[in-house]
Amino acid sequence: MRTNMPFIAVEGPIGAGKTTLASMLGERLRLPVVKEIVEENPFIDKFYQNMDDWSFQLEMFFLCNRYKQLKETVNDYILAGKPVVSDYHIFKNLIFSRRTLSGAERDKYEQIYHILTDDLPKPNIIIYIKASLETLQRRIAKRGRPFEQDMDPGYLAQLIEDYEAAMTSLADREPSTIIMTVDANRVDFVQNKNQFEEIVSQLKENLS
Ligand SMILES: Nc1ncnc2c1ncn2[C@@H]1O[C@H](COP(=O)(O)OP(=O)(O)O)[C@@H](O)[C@H]1O
Ligand SMILES: Nc1nc2c(ncn2[C@H]2C[C@H](O)[C@@H](COP(=O)(O)O)O2)c(=O)[nH]1
Repeated sequence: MRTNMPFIAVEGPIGAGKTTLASMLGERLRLPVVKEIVEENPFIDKFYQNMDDWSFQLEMFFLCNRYKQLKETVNDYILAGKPVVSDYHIFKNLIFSRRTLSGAERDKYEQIYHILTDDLPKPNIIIYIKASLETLQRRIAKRGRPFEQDMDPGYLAQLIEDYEAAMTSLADREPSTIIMTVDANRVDFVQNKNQFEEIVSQLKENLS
């Protein structure tokens, strides 16, 4: 289903600043913000301790929660004619699961993903925050979630590459989706007000 109602998703690898930027944009543009709830996820702690044993449960949990939240977002905002900003795009399920699942489990997961999400409207503007491994590690440390503190740098580095590839592929597949890229190593939307306002102006241009 396609929609013209602005549905903005902020995306990027772990710790890039998605929730921070989505919240700032919501406040600045007076838009409702949909945020993913992470701390209540019962599998995330176990997943970081043993990915082989817990990936399927974790990915399914993320998928079911995001599906429910996407349906609510579509009903409450998009179909009601209200623009909205979200701190994720549901396609991140495929980015992570292609890294954490394999074989028959991955095939089943992808089938369920498509059954649940193919007929739902998706974000039509994506703000993609890219950042180096060092920047992500610094921000993950600053945020201080205990279960993320021993994260394998190889996993994070791989996700950076996976995000790059996923964005390129999405741009090819969905040319009507606007992708705004913010390089977090050059743009500091928290400390530098002018740089934040540049993102706001660019977004407003894309909204008009
Ligand atoms: N531009 C920035 N400069 C410094 N710290 C930042 C910046 N953006 C985000 N942070 C901090 O980095 C951490 C991760 O940000 P967060 O928005 O939670 O990332 P994400 O939602 O992408 O995982 C938080 O502690 C946040 O305050
Ligand atoms: N394996 C997966 N992990 C995921 C997924 N979505 C988020 N996450 C992890 C990454 C972080 O530790 C935490 C919160 O993500 P942020 O990017 O908001 O910091 O949850 C997923 O789909 N699969």
